[in-house]
Amino acid sequence: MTISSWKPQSHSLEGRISPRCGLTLFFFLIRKVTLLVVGLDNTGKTSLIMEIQRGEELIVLPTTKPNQTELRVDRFEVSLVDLSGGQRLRGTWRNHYGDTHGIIFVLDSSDVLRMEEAKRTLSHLLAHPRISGKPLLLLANKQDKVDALLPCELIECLSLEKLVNENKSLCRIEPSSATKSLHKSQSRTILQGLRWLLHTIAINYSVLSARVQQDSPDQPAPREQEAPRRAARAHSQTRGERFALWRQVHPGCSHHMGPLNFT
Ligand SMILES: Nc1nc2c(ncn2[C@@H]2O[C@H](COP(=O)(O)OP(=O)(O)OP(=O)(O)O)[C@@H](O)[C@H]2O)c(=O)[nH]1
Ligand SMILES: [Mg+2]
Repeated sequence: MTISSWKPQSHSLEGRISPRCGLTLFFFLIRKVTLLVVGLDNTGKTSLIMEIQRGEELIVLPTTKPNQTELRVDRFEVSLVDLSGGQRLRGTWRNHYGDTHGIIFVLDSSDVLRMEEAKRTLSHLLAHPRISGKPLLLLANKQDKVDALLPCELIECLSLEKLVNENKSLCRIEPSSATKSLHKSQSRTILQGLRWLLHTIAINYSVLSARVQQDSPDQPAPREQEAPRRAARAHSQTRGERFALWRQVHPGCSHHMGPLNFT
């Protein structure tokens, strides 16, 4: 994204940018980002959001909406939308797809018996035209349990690489635990993951915001067949350009994935 094509999103600073200070303000403008927190029931979504709120490096803002948490993280104003994972309630997730810039998918790493269900749910989610191409943070939760699978084992279990490549979603997986006995370094991985997601969204902010505007809830849901076209639109920059930007925000990280074979 170039400065010239970028438009300020902050309500407070919009219209105040002059060419002389534009570059400076670029680094300070607040961007509004909505993130859906989804996953099967009982995986720890609500517990993780509570854990995130306890973090010292962010500010919790007042909110009026139920199941929604407002945070200030770096230069982002983040709305975390906590959706219940019960089978009957999963059908209502799609009402929120259009509003979101990215996804946090929470896994119970110790629940091996439900891994196939989690894989199906994630696959279905990523293939939705209003989600396809949006970045994904996977939290491999309940790492405090002795039988918890490691992130690298989950990548294999869920055929994650194939899944994110098919849907052109950038993805990162982080280990987490939402229990009180949590070690500080593990709490840091949650924030690290959140920061990766926000910075990945920032790289493609104008495209993602345009999608969010277009997919407002009163627009009719697009047909599933439109997914590839929308994903292609979300990736209007060349693969080489996106890869260069992508490498800038997470150098040397081993747990992130994205469309491979950038040329
Ligand atoms: N051991 C352990 N237990 C956890 C962890 N995170 C959550 N739990 C427990 O798992 C149970 C479910 O947690 P919730 O946060 O309610 O799960 P949820 O994903 O919000 O569930 P739904 O809202 O029903 O979709 C609770 O008993 C939590 O205490 C974790 O990291 N480790
Ligand atoms: Mg919950």
